[in-house]
Amino acid sequence: MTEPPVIISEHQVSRLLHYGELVPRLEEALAKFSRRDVSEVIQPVRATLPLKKVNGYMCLMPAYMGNDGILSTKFVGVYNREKGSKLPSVQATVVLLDPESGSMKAVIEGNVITCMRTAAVSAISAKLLMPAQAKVLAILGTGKQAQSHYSVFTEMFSFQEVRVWGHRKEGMDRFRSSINGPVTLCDSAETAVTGADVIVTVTSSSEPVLLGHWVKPGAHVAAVGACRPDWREMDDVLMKEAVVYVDSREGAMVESGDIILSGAEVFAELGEVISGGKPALREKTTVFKSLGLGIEDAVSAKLVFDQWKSTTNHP
Ligand SMILES: NC(=O)C1=CN([C@@H]2O[C@H](COP(=O)(O)OP(=O)(O)OC[C@H]3O[C@@H](n4cnc5c(N)ncnc54)[C@H](O)[C@@H]3O)[C@@H](O)[C@H]2O)C=CC1
Ligand SMILES: O=C(O)C1=NCCCC1
Repeated sequence: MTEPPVIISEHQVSRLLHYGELVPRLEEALAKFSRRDVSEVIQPVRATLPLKKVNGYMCLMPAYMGNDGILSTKFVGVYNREKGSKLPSVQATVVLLDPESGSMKAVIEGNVITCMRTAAVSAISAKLLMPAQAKVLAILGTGKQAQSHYSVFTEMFSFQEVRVWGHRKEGMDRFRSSINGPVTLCDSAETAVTGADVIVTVTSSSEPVLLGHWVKPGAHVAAVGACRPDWREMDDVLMKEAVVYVDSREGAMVESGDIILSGAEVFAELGEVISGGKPALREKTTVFKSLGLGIEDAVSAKLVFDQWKSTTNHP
């Protein structure tokens, strides 16, 4: 008999998921994805539904990892909230299924998974592509992703300074009180990124917030926002000068305004670098354009579910 499905809350996910276990699982999954072996991973480009009446869009992100026994789908809504709204702009749920029977194993609140797996993948990109002895990290944006990126980047690396810029002062103040550690708040994006070795862009902007002529040659940019084909976070100068890495080539060609509109060439997927098929050109200016993959949610959800099973008493 199959076990009844469980519901795992945000609070439980925060308790169960740790970067130390998540990062190696994501590295493995990205490498498998880039091999395009359908006996290992099936993950189409996600379906996106415009939610015009409520000023947002909903993505459906299925993934099947046959050899790992993982079948899942994330539903994630992205909303352009009114100023002052207390609701998060990204709302996600991950459903984990039993691949054998198709029955539901768990429904997992997905906001923490989304924040942690996205930040962890950016940190993997930095591990591979940032210059040696990187000292200064700059984060553009002050929301949920800014917080998770601050956490994993300060956990995995030893930056001498972390700078943050947000387009609203309240956002910067909220950010400062939400994190556990030092930060330099900057008055402009240009001040934040000038001389920085690693730059993370995590804004909801649809126009460039990061200009190429501000970026130090050899710096690494992890670009996380602008996940629509007509949205940008970076200008053409940066996109044309940098060596561009992506999570998925197919996804990038359908969803990334920074790549589609600049005409920039994609050099490699992160998974190809992880498996050694493509080089990590650390000495060059590099951009990792992140869009988010269903496999990242799939391995995160499996990790959460396995931890939940091992820490909870079952009847
Ligand atoms: N690549 C991926 O896997 C993922 C990407 N995202 C994207 O990352 C971005 C950040 O997501 P969250 O932190 O959850 O959102 P959030 O709403 O918590 O934070 C958004 C930040 O962008 C700032 N912002 C909004 N409009 C701006 C503008 N015109 N110029 C400059 N800053 C502006 C806000 O002040 C805030 O600091 C969004 O674009 C979201 O869609 C989110 C999840 C996964
Ligand atoms: O992968 C995700 O999750 C998301 N990607 C882009 C938009 C927000 C959610």
